Amino acid sequence: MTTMLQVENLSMHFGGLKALDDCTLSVEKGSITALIGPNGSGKTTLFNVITGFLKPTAGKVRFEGEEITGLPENKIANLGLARTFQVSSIFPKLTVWENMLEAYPHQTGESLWSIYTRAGRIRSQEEEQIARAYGILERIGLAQKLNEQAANLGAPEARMLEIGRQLMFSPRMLLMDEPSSGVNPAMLDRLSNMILDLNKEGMTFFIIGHNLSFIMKLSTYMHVLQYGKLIASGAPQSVAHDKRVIEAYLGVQQ
Ligand SMILES: Nc1ncnc2c1ncn2[C@@H]1O[C@H](COP(=O)(O)OP(=O)(O)OP(=O)(O)O)[C@@H](O)[C@H]1O
Repeated sequence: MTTMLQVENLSMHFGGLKALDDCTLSVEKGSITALIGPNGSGKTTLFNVITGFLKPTAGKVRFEGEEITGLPENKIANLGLARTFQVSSIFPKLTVWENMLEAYPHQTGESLWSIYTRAGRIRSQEEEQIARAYGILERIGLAQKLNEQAANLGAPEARMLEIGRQLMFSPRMLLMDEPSSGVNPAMLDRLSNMILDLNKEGMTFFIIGHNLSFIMKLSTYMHVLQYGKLIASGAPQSVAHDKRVIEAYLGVQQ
């Protein structure tokens, strides 16, 4: 197995609060790895540090062997590490189609001249993006709603659009923060199947899951946080029987 994401001795303190406390864990290439833990255990904070939304107090993050600690979010996304949010980041006033194209990973710092001289190449890139956006909309079941304003979508459709926008980056790894929240049972099946299909096509997943039955079925490996510390890692079945994990979820003091 090859390690794709490596988190080394990561700590994130907010004043006196240790939201992450010396966490070391990894995500293997080709896996669907889950991140679980009681409320406030540091899951979203870990994603925020990995994806560059927060600079850690201490520790390192490596993606495909390269250190990415503290890099800007867009640079990390362009390296192939994308992320969906617990609260959707879609633009409610834009249409479904506009939301997809808005997610196109732009190159920054280019001069007008270099854009002008590469006009042909840019046009063909745009055509590629349009084809990709349409393919993704079919996959997430929104191809019939291209012109719908995102504000009019139901919660499950908005969740799918959020995921679709991140797929525009063609990530090799996708971090999903609670993808099943607000998703009805029919959409939950569609979501699971889509994750499994994308995984078969080579995409690695790191998923925060509150819905334990959903995440137990989907994941091939799990990490468990409590009070910012990693308390267990392993196959879903062994983690489910781990005494420390059961105690953490039942709120029993160790
Ligand atoms: N920007 C911040 N400033 C101060 N405290 C924060 C900040 N972000 C998170 N925290 C605190 O850090 C701790 C971990 O929060 P985090 O959101 O990472 O947990 P979580 O496991 O994702 O929780 P949930 O399951 O409820 O989403 C919490 O006590 C939270 O209040």
